[in-house]
Amino acid sequence: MMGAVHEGQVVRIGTRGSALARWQSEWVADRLRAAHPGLVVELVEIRTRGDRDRNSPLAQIAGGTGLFTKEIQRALLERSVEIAVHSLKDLPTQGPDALTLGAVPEREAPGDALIAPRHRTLDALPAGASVGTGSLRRKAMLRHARPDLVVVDIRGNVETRLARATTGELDAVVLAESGLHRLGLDGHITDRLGPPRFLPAVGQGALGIECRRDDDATIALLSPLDHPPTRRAVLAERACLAALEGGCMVPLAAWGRDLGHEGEDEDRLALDVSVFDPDGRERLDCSRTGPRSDPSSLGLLVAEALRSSGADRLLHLARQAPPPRATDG
Ligand SMILES: NCc1[nH]cc(CCC(=O)O)c1CC(=O)O
Repeated sequence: MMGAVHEGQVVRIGTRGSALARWQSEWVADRLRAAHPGLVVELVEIRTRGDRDRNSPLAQIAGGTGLFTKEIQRALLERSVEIAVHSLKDLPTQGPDALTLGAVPEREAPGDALIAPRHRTLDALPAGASVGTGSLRRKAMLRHARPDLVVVDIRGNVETRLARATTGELDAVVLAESGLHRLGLDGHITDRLGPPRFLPAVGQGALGIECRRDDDATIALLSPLDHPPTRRAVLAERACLAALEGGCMVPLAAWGRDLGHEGEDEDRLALDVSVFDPDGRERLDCSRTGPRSDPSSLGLLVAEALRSSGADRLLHLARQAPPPRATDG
């Protein structure tokens, strides 16, 4: 039973100020209003260190992970907002105990997109072509597929990174398809680097909506926004990442999906994970399925299998490599 909302009841969403973050928070606000007529949903903008410091390498500020999420989590804990909307990809696997994922809405296109105005596809890029990305995973993946390309480190919000390709300054950039889609910029996409050939980042394409664990009223408000097949898939991905002590600093790619939801196998969940060395010379892959009732165990199973085939060594190399630059939504 859903708790009744009284007319004029207010709930506040803490959001970052980037166009993507605001779009995502507005989307959640609209869904909440639709699910609960009479509910007043307010957006509260919060500036994070990732927004303020646009030039330092990611690892040098805020200890790396959680750059874009910590201050919004603090606002939740301080009770200045009730809800935080994150790109799940940016949300560290280890968070404050007092917070919980109140809802994981249905995921959109999980993959990466290539924007290459002149050459169009990855395969058509000539040797020596410049491709911009700020992510270790994308860099390793590109190097692995095309060692003859020049990968250029870029950062900034989606619009800034997109411009590096549309102005012709770089031959191409790689961005998340979901972020481009949300901003109405998917017309720039010239090639899709999605599964099964290329795996996304853990949680890519999904939102993670946080609230306080003891806030039963907000948990009840969020429950209609939850999409259990997406939640199961991303929980498996995140369990694997956590078990490999990953964070956003390592070249790890994952793709979880609920096979029942895709009409294949009633009660199974599938998880594919790849780990690269920072230069993309080596790559380890693992694919397993498990019961949909236990996403975490599937994540752990895949992590253990990767460990026994040498993932630790690759991840160790990545941690010693020069830090990537933060890229934000
Ligand atoms: N770290 C930046 C970030 N965080 C989430 C998205 C895209 C949206 C998503 O993954 O759901 C992006 C931009 C990008 O990677 O191109």
